[in-house]
Amino acid sequence: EEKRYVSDELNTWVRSGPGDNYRLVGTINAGEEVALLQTNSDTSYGQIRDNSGRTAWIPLKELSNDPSLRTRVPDLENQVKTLTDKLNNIDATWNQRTAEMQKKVSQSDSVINGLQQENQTLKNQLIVAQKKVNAANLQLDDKQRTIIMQWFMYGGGVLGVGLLLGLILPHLIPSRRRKDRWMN
Ligand SMILES: Cc1cc(=O)oc2cc(OS(=O)(=O)O)ccc12
Repeated sequence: EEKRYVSDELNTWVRSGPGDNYRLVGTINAGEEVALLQTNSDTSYGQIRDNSGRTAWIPLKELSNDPSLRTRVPDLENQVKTLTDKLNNIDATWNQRTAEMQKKVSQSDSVINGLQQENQTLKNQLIVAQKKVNAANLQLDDKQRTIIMQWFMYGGGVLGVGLLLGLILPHLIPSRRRKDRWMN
């Protein structure tokens, strides 16, 4: 056998007055929009007006505050379609942005690696340069000490020669004038 489904195209009878005893004047389709004009609380009937402007009475339990699923489903289907489109769009955008970000990150990574290597190289060069400066300073100190020593010895030599000339030579070369002065 084949499967079939009971149609949800249901109809409701409408009557000429607010009660089960008033005559049936027609049928109205499930889901159709009507205006509720007044209600009879004794019989729980409501007076309605359809889109053609005709008025009749219907049991209040046949009326719903919400549109029927038959009219809501197309709206819901449209919403699902719109949301699906948006979601696909967002997904594509997301994938694109993620790819861009990954690309940028990898680019930054290589830049960072380059900078780190350069930094290490510069540090090594700095260490070498500092050692060279220290060695040069030490050599300079040594040279200065040597120069000072040389001047000191030179000065000592000058002093010695001066002493020789001043103290010893007068004794080796006697002068009469000096003796004359001594006697005076
Ligand atoms: C289907 C339907 C809906 C409604 O709200 O009022 C009616 C009133 C009718 O009687 S008439 O006004 O005498 O034609 C017949 C049919 C309807």
